Amino acid sequence: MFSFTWQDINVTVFEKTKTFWKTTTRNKTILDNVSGSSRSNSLFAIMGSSGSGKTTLLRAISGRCRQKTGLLQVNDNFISDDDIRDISGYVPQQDIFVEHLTVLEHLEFMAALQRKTRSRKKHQSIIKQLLSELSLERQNCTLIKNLSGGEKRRLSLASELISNPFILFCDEPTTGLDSYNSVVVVEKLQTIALSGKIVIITIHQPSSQLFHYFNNITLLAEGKLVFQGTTEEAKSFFESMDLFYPENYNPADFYIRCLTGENVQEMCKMFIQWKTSQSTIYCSHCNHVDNILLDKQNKNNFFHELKWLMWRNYLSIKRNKWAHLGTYFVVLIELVMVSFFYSKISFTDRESAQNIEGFIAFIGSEFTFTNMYSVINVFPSEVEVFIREKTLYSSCAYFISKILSVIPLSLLSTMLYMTILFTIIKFLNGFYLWVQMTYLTFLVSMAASALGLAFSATFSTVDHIDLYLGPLEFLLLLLSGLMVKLDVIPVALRWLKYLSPFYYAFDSLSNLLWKDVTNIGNCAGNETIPCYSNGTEVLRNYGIYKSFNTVTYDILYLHLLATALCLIGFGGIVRKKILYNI
Ligand SMILES: Nc1ncnc2c1ncn2[C@@H]1O[C@H](COP(=O)(O)OP(=O)(O)OP(=O)(O)O)[C@@H](O)[C@H]1O
Repeated sequence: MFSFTWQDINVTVFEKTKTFWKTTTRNKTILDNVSGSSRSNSLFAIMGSSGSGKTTLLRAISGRCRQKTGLLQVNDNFISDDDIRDISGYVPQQDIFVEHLTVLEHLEFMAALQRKTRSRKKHQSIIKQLLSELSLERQNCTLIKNLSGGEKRRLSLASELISNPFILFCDEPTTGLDSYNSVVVVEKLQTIALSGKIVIITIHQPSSQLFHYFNNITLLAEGKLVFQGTTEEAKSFFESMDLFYPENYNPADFYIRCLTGENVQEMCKMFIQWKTSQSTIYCSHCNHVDNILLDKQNKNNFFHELKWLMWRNYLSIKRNKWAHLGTYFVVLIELVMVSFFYSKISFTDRESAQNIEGFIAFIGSEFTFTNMYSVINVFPSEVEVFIREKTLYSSCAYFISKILSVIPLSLLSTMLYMTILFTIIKFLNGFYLWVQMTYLTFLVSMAASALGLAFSATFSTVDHIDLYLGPLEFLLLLLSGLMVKLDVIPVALRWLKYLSPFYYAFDSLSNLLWKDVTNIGNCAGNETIPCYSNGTEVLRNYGIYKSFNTVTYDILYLHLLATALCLIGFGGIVRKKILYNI
């Protein structure tokens, strides 16, 4: 036996009203001194009309509401929000999943990160039992995106039950379910409660049939506590105010109807008087409680989390492959077509110098744009899942899993693109040059991906990312040395080029291709074409000749740039976690 008590829970939010010239802030009280308690083996329902504060109370007492004040207690011990999160499960009102997984895969992922045991066999037997108890066996191989609303609801419940928590909080577990499935779910919740747990749910308007499953109810109106006690006590409390529900009437409907109107304040006062006259309710210490030790959920190690997150990313990419490969495929076709324009160019032809620079500019910008834009939706598309699962794995494991998922596709596509270019274009030949160019363009791709990921992790929507990334990418392109010679930029701003993946692409590829060209051919003849006798002169003309170590420095700076951008992205993820620590 154990008890869970919440005392004087207040939730106040600041609401901002913005006019053109003024921002006014006002406090809005959502919960006003709500207290209550529950004991193991009980199914506890928080009821009230829409907007009465049920979800807010559930989030506050489950340690998921930053704005909460008040105390939480398990048995005689006060506990923090972190502690209550560690010993409980929370099923939110919305069903949030990575939708490209099957039911079984999703539950395997949850079991791997929530169960103490690492035995896959044990996980499978727990999953099998849960699927059968929640009537989901036939859907075990169905993709989550294809499940019905009710099936998703039951899957949300199964996801939390896997960890076998001491206390289970469920926000509107029967929403979207038909009457049969509502009974299935509530019966399951009752069974869990009777196995020595506390189950606390919010429910809007339970049918009479469901109402009789609840041992304890809390009635809220306008954020205030109007009643807490057993269903029999509720009847006697309302009757003490001459409020009798008609025969064959749903008690829940009756109570909620009574809670609307001006009589809420009055009822709250009546409840305080009534509860002092009752000795058996509203007391967490009246009956004996075992001094049990509530084990906290297992904290996984980083590599275990990373492995499972990578597994899920892999499945998600595999199932959604055309959306992921689409951009790369379009670029592939484009590269094949464009390569033919450059196929006849050679280093020994002075007319080709400009064309070769044009080719380098094309490659540099194509690789940068493709990789930058292919990742911008990575975090916005999953932000809700990340927030929902924020206690399941660390932000670091999550962020690194996303970076590692980008690398193989980026590397493979770079190798493929380079092979195509080397096959079609005459001036590109030799395996060593292929390796060098592949490595450089891969590094440029990774720096561009890191820039995309930094934006993706910092902003919440793709619209916001487009709004800020668009102007920045033009600035970075301007600093590449392609559009304007970098020596004409004010000295104080020249360092900005080191932030541009375009600059590294142009600088390193130009240096790589031209540095060993010693003889471009004879200058006699056409006077309109600039005369270069060797590669160094070409590089000088473009203002990018520095030394023979240029490529090595570019490689070093590209690593630093990619690392710095990843750190910014990681900061964005941590900020989201703090911001949504609700
Ligand atoms: N962050 C917030 N800022 C302003 N008002 C808020 C905020 N969060 C909740 N509210 C308000 O607090 C009240 C209670 O919200 P809550 O979601 O707890 O209601 P509820 O009883 O669960 O409603 P429902 O049954 O419709 O889900 C609502 O009026 C809601 O608009």
